[in-house]
Amino acid sequence: MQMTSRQEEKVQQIREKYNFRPFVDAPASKEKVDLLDLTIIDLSKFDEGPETRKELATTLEKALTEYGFFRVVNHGFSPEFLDHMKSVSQSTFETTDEVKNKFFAGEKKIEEDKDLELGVIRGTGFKPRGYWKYSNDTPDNVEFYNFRHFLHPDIFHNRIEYPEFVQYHLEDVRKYFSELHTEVQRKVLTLMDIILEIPEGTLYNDFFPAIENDTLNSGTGFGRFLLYHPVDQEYKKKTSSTWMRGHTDAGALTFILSQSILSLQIRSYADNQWKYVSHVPNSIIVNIGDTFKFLTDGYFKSSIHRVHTAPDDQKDYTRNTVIYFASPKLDVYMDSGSLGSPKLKRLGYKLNDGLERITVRQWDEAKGKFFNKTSANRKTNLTLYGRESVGSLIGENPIEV
Ligand SMILES: O=C(O)CCC(=O)C(=O)O
Ligand SMILES: [Fe+2]
Repeated sequence: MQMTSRQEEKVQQIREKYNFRPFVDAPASKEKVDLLDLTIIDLSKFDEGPETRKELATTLEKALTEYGFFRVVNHGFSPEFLDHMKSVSQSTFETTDEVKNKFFAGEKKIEEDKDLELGVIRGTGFKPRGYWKYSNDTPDNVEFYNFRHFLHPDIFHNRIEYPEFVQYHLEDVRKYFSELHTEVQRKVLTLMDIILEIPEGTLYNDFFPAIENDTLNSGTGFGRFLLYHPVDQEYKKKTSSTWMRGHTDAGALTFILSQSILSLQIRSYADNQWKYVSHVPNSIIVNIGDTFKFLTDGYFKSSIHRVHTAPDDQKDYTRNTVIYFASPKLDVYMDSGSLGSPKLKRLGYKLNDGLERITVRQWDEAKGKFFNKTSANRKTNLTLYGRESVGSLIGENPIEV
């Protein structure tokens, strides 16, 4: 939609008011650490034909079954647009505590959300800095803002109230998250179809379709802008340098904009060691969450990850990123029985005997109840419907910080 010059002028005014500026990446750290170079999936090859897709799928399969983490490049977003999104994310937080409290993510906003346990983790709005308490009663230093319903323009634009700066950038936000869902994710899911030996398009069309303004029959999920504030020595000591605690994601697939601060770590299944993820400018890191692990009955891994505070040579920078947490339709049963994959059958992956089948909605509600309300550190893994899950663990085995 073309803006009139009057609208453009208004956007300029709003940008000045919220200190809209180019996003500046921290220069690379010189710290010597063990870096994990994630498998790179070049999505520009996706349309080259079935043979090339098969090759991509073979590369992806290894990443999905070892770490559940990989990286996509040539995903279709220009570097300029990604920089713009980081600037939009940055200025979203340039507002008062009063506004952040007014648009608190813990409130239920609209009819479509009223039966869901959303809380600050998934509800539309802000999770304020310090909402969680880490070890030694230390307030956290990450704030975020969540978006929902970008696949449904009428709900997204007309039925949800937003802070002023966000309101003026909604169309960019909608474009980013909805294209991630319909373009980038669709390609990734198609490669997974190939891995699972089911017809190309099955996962996207049957589990994650985007049907405008029909929330129940569409894939679900939420987007998030994150801002991690610089921390001091005392904070690091008290929290064992934790910016975000170790956890697995509850959803199916998570898309994280790669950023330059040495901080995201994955706990390796091979040796239980935490490994730093490297940075590739303009790439998007993708990881598997609980839902896809369950859908494949454990063939795809959902790795525990956390965010370590910045190394000394990057300690004065804020850390910004943009994440999309994608989930299937709420009524999908989360086990391999839903997929009908000959591959999983052959390899012997199936729902554990004695476990009842559960839907995305059931899991979402059960996990949401635990992780949204409390800010206390959890000492043990959590078992819901007989399924083990990890969230918000700190300083305790098996998650050492
Ligand atoms: O900030 C990041 O890079 C990852 C954050 C994360 O794991 C999450 O929000 O679930
Ligand atoms: Fe995560």
